[in-house]
Amino acid sequence: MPVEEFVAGWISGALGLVLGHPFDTVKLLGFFKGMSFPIASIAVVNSVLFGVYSNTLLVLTATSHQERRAQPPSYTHIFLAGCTGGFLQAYCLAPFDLIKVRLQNQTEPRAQPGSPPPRYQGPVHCAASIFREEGPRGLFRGAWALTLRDTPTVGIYFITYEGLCRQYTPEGQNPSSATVLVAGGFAGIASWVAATPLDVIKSRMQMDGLRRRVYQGMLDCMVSSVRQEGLGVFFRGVTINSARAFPVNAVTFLSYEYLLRWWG
Ligand SMILES: C[N+](C)(C)CCCC[C@H](N)C(=O)O
Repeated sequence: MPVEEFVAGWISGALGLVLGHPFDTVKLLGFFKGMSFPIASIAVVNSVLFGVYSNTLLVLTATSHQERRAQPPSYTHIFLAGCTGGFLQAYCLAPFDLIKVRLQNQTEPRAQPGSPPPRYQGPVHCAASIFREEGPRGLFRGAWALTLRDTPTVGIYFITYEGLCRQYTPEGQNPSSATVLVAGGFAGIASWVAATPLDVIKSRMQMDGLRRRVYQGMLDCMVSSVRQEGLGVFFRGVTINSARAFPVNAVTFLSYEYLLRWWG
């Protein structure tokens, strides 16, 4: 199984994330909180995303990454490979994402001397506390919503990226860096716009269970959110998600493409 894609996904995900982190935290108030943990986790997750995508395409079309410029895969294959990558990455992402959401929502001002310590003191402590208080399955709270969010939207991600690259690249050539940046940026926006409704639900499910359980499940969470806040609730954070998605995914795709070209 070709592994370059996993390694390139690893590095490019980490680079993209550095750019996106401030945006990611703005929506949850608490700039630059906990940067090292997301870097480590996104590297793993992005490596699964790109590695599984590329290897699924290899299975479906019998072409390697290098051969795909000359023999471009069909959009159906791209979509299916993207969905497969999205499904598996969501599973790896679930516990990391849960910890990120819990830590970012911990917005109490810095502890004064003598005041009780924050509930979660850091990512490892947070993971251990969830494990203790909510059981091992607690670490996967919200995982279904996350999987539903990512399976189709990663398909959209790769379709948008490939479609835009093909549009602006003469046949058989590699896309230019400008094309890769723009196509990557718009791929990020398109997939995040589509992902936002389930992103809202996913985050609510992840925060649920912290104190008293509010929702019976994903559907209940959707219905009561819409009842209380109207349909607009599904677009909470869509602007900040898109503003973050452009630079993050422009850099992710640029570094991914260049690492693979550089390795031959
Ligand atoms: C599918 N969805 C849009 C949720 C994410 C696509 C992954 C892209 C990148 N890791 C990022 O964080 O933007």
